[in-house]
Amino acid sequence: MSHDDASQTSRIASEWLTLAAAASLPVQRALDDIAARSNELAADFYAHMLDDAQASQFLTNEQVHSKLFSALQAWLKKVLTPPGPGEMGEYIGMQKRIGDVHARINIPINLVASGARRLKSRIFEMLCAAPLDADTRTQGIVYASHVLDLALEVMSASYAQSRELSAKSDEAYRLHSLIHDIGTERERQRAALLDWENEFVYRIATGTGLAGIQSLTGSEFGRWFNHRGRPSFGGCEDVNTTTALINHVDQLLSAGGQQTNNAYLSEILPLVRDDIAQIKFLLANLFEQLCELEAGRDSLTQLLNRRFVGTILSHEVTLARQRKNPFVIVMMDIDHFKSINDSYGHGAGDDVLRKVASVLMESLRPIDFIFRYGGEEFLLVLVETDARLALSVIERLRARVEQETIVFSADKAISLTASFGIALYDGHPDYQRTIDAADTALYRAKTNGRNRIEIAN
Ligand SMILES: Nc1nc2c(ncn2[C@@H]2O[C@H](COP(=O)(O)OP(=O)(O)OP(=O)(O)O)[C@@H](O)[C@H]2O)c(=O)[nH]1
Repeated sequence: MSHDDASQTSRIASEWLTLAAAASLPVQRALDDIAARSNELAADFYAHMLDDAQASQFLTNEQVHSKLFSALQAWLKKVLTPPGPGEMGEYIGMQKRIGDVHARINIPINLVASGARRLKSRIFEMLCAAPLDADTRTQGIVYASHVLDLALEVMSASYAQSRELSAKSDEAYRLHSLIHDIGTERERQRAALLDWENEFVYRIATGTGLAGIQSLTGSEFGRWFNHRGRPSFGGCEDVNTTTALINHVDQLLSAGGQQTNNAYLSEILPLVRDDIAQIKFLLANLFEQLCELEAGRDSLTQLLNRRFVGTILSHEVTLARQRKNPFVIVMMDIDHFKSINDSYGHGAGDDVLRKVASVLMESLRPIDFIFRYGGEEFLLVLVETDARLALSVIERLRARVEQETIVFSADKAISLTASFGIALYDGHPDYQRTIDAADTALYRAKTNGRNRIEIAN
């Protein structure tokens, strides 16, 4: 969490607690009565949102209805009940999680605001109709209005953050093609930066001075960095620092541009060299990250990188919902992998991972997706596949892994098994639910003895 996020969260938490502390007993009772009618509020919310063509796309699914209906009631109960000081973390956490879910399912933020407005106006009506004195009613309305706004503020911040992250990932996926050959480009830019540095040092060493020297921004490297590097590397911290360092070098140069004064030049020489050394270091990091992104592949196994799970699954969810084509998520984990590392060394462990990756690539269809999800964990997306087909494909895969023996030398061979959890996409727009279901099934496969497949309920 960034410093800004943390301070925003603590501001909201303290506002919320101040409101809660000021809520009198009669106000709390009035809010309890409303919370007890959360069922009615949720029903009204649905009726209202289903009337909206844009909103109804997100709500018509049966899964959404049954899950969201109860989740909405639980949420209303929570926000209408004033929190105690120790509960604020849980209150805020709930709003953040909801914001993340909204981001994953790509629900437009205006729909969330519209739903909240509807809930608010129904709560106000209920409070107006309740047998309350004027003061309690007013305070109740003020309390409900403020807490709903606070909850929405936390949700929106999380939403924006999650959307920004996934947009960056999508963008990186698209833009890494801007640099066609990462290895060659890395060498070329390293050399261009070095050329500029050599020219700078040469001028100082020979007493030529800096008049007429190309600024670092205007140099071959600087121009490449601005036009190609920045969009390809994405808007990360390392890019901002590199930009600041380039500007700093140019400021030092322009201050001393006309000087042949040795004292000034020898003063800036170590500063510029220091900046350039930092730029080289950052550039190496940025290229390293780009290499990992290359074709979105994990460098050890050449499987898809985990960071693109969201990009791919959002797309598959849309396809599955449009065409009513199911897909299946499988979580696979190599059994007792730690003992392979411990007994034969990390290098042998890496060989096993590469072997398993090639078995996966041979066993699944080219349209399926295979991600390296964790150290020895893989996430498979079997597209246009129902539970029955998935079970037979994965049973074949399980048997194939079991037959694999990895021979290192005459007296060193490893036999392998893996465990699997299968979950059929259930139509809910949040793909994370299906990943979690497959993960739970995998956990069951592990506790039930390993080298087996479990299907999510
Ligand atoms: N060689 C190698 N090992 C890795 C890599 N990534 C993670 N690991 C190791 O994988 C091991 C995973 O161990 P555990 O999570 O205990 O799982 P396990 O031994 O497979 O046991 P179960 O999953 O319960 O059957 C850890 O020791 C990690 O250090 C990698 O890239 N290469």
